[in-house]
Amino acid sequence: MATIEVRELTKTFTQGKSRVDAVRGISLDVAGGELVALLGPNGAGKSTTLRMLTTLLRPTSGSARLGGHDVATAPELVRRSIGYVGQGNGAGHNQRVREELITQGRCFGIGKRNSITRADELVGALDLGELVDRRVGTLSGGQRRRLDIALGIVHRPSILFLDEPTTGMDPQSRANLWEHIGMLRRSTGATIVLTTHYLDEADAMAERVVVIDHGTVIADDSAATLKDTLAGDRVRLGAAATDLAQIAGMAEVFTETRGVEVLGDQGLVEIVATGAGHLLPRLIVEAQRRGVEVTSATVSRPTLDDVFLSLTGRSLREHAAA
Ligand SMILES: Nc1ncnc2c1ncn2[C@@H]1O[C@H](COP(=O)(O)OP(=O)(O)OP(=O)(O)O)[C@@H](O)[C@H]1O
Repeated sequence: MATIEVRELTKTFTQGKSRVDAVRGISLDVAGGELVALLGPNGAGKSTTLRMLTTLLRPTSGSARLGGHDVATAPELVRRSIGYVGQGNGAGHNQRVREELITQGRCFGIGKRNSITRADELVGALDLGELVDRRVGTLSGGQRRRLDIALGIVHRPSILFLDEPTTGMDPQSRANLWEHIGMLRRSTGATIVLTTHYLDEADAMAERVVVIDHGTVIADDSAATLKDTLAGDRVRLGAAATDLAQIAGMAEVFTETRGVEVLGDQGLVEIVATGAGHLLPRLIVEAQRRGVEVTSATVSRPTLDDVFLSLTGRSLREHAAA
C-alpha cells in the first residue's frame, strides 16, 4: 500500500467573484521511503497541493490519505505522522536554537527529558552544534533552513514535506542541505516529498519527478526516463553554410532521429535523437560517404527544462530565474 494516496484532488479559491482553480484533479501514489520532487512553474499548484496534504488547507474535492489516514476525516492522525517545512520560517527570532528545538518537542507532547534528548540528537544530525546558543534571528539562510528541518522532524514523522527547501540559498549551502536531507533519509527511511524550482536539483536528487502545470500532473517518472522518452539527446553538427541542408536531409533518414533543425546563423544542424552516442558515428560516416565535411560535432543530454518545453512549449528556466 502506498504511504501517500491522492485521488482527483482539487482546490478552488474563491473571493467575491474571482475564482482560481489552483489544483485541478491531482492523483498520485507515493511508496514508503521514496523521494519525490514536485516540479513546475510559479502558480502551478505545488504549494497548494502540499498544504492540502499537510491538512493546512481543506480540499475542494477528491481525497488524500497519508499513512492510511484521510486528510479530511482524520487530520489529527495525519499530522502526527508527517513533518512539514513550509516556505516561511516557523521559528521565533529571539529563541536560542536548542531552546527552540526543546520547545518544539514539548509542543508535540513529548516529555521534558525526552525533548532535551531529542533536541540534542537533532543538533548532531543537522550539524547545529556550533549554533545551539545562537538566537534564531542571527542565523544565515542555510543554517536557518537546517534548523527548520530539525524542527519539522522532532516528532519522528514517517513522511516529510519540504516546500522549496533550498530557494534563495547559494550553491554551497544548497549542496550542504542536500547532504543532510540524504543522511536523514538513510537513517530514518522517511518518505520525502518536496517542491523545487531548481531543475538540476530535481534531476540529481529525486528518484522521481512529478511535473505539475496548471494544477494537474503532466508527467511523473524518474528524471532519466522523462528525459529519454520526452526530450531526447541533442546532436549538433557544424558544416559550411552550403552543406547544412544536405546534412539535415541525411539526418532525417535515421530511425533514431526525432527532429532536425538547421541553425543557419550558427552554421549548425541540430538533431534531436534517441541514443545520440550510437547515432553520431553513423552520421559522420554517412556524411563522409556523401562527400560532405562535418567540421564540428557535439552531443548533449537533455535537461528537465527540455522535458517541460516538449510537454508545454514553454521553458521553466524563466520561472526559475523569476
Ligand atoms: N489563498 C489563496 N487565495 C487565492 N488564490 C490563491 C491562494 N493561494 C494560492 N492561490 C493561487 O493558486 C495558484 C497556485 O498557487 P501555488 O502557490 O500552489 O503555486 P506554486 O506552484 O506553489 O507556485 P510557486 O512556485 O510560485 O510557489 C496561484 O494562481 C495562486 O495565486
